[in-house]
Amino acid sequence: MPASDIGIDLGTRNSQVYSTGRGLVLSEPSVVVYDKNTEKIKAIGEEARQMSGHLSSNLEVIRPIRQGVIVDYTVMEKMLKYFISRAMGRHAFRKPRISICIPSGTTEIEKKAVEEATYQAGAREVFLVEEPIAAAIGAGVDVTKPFGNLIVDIGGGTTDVAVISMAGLVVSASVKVAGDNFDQAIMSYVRKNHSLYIGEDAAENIKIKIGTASQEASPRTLEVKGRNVITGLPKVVTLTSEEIRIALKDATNQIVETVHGVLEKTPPELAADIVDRGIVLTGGGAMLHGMDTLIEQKTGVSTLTVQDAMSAVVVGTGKYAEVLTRMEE
Ligand SMILES: Nc1ncnc2c1ncn2[C@@H]1O[C@H](COP(=O)(O)OP(=O)(O)OP(=O)(O)O)[C@@H](O)[C@H]1O
Repeated sequence: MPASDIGIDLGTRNSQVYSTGRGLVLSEPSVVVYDKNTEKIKAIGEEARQMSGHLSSNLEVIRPIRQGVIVDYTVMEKMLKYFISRAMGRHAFRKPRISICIPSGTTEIEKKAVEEATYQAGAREVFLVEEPIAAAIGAGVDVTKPFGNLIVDIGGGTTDVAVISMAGLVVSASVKVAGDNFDQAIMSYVRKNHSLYIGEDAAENIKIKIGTASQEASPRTLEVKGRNVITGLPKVVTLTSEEIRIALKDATNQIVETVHGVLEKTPPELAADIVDRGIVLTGGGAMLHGMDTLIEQKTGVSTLTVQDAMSAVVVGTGKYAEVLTRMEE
């Protein structure tokens, strides 16, 4: 029985594991709870997220990846090994080939270390995959062909924009603006304009329910509860999707400018392919309503957010080894 290939997406917000034999086998927050007294990790992933709201003083919440950069390598390594062992489980008849999609800001030394940790966790072969290539494969693009494809992956902490042809990056750029910045922008907008203090979860909820990047014909509304910044008392306000569009404007414009910058540097033959094939959006942040419309309006190139945008990177990472083998044949 052939071993399945395993793909891992180590994300700022979420980490996911995909097996070519079994599909998406793990999707958990990239969070760890650390016990300062015993100097040991207490919980990882979903269990850690659930604990994080109610911790005693000896426990600390660690997010080892921030804005696409590994900030705590030791904890990241433990989290990675835990996710791999969970994903392989009892099904590990034969050591798998493991592909890992690493954050865009990873240094060469960190790449080597991630590779080493993956071998230690039981991989037969390890491939490090660049995020836009994984996103393109996951979006169903045949990256092995000599055509230009423009991929915009909007995650939690970073947006990666790249023109891909023959499984390589031709032009690329990364900006530290993505889904989590949208939440921050909403928090500061409601504080400034409604004197309302809300938490990150509430901001994310507003973004998902009525957030938009482009103007809507009939704006939606949402009642939001929080604390009055001035009096400290509970307060309720009704927000409109148009307000949220304005709140997100700086962040969404930075993403559009990054796409513009990449298009400007794209060789003309590949630019012509992109006009024909359109721009492809992936990543959880790309699920913001109207993001594809905004990019389409500002670039003049048809743009589409793929279905299952949030799992495109991990699915593409899982299929990477097979695509590479096919290319080499
Ligand atoms: N329906 C939705 N509408 C808007 N945003 C959403 C929606 N669902 C999830 N998101 C956002 O997607 C982001 C997480 O996306 P994703 O899991 O792709 O990021 P990540 O891989 O952890 O991050 P990165 O690629 O930056 O390392 C979060 O900011 C989350 O709020």
